Amino acid sequence: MMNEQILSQLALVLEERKQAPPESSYVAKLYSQGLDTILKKIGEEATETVIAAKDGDKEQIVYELADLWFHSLVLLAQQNLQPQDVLNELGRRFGLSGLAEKASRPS
Ligand SMILES: N=c1c2ncn([C@@H]3O[C@H](COP(=O)(O)OP(=O)(O)OP(=O)(O)O)[C@@H](O)[C@H]3O)c2ncn1[C@@H]1O[C@H](COP(=O)(O)O)[C@@H](O)[C@H]1O
Repeated sequence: MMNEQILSQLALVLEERKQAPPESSYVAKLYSQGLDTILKKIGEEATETVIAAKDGDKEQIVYELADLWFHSLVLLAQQNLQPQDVLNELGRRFGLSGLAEKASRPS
């Protein structure tokens, strides 16, 4: 799988899993368990990422961030959003100073 296509290809698989029976697939099982379970996984994977970084374990940081990104993609799909929506937002912010962007936010 080409790296630049992985988000969109994975999003297609996650969309297909909406039709799959829960016992046939990890993603289908997550959907059937619902939003709170997906959010709990995101919280767990974020915490595991923090621990890996505090431990200074680069390999583990990448592993845990992959889990975090994956479960974030499951959340996007569950909410009928696309990875492209997040990429578009990052694109919109590109080149805009974080300080200027923060100052322009509605209070
Ligand atoms: N990229 C992933 C991926 N990354 C992580 N995981 C799963 O996410 C879970 C991570 O949770 P944990 O580390 O807490 O492990 P766990 O204790 O087994 O999890 P729980 O049972 O406690 O929820 C594991 O079950 C991993 O297998 C993933 N499962 C699926 N994918 C992709 O999604 C596609 C569809 O997967 P299925 O729906 O299973 O076919 C796959 O082909 C992959 O491309």
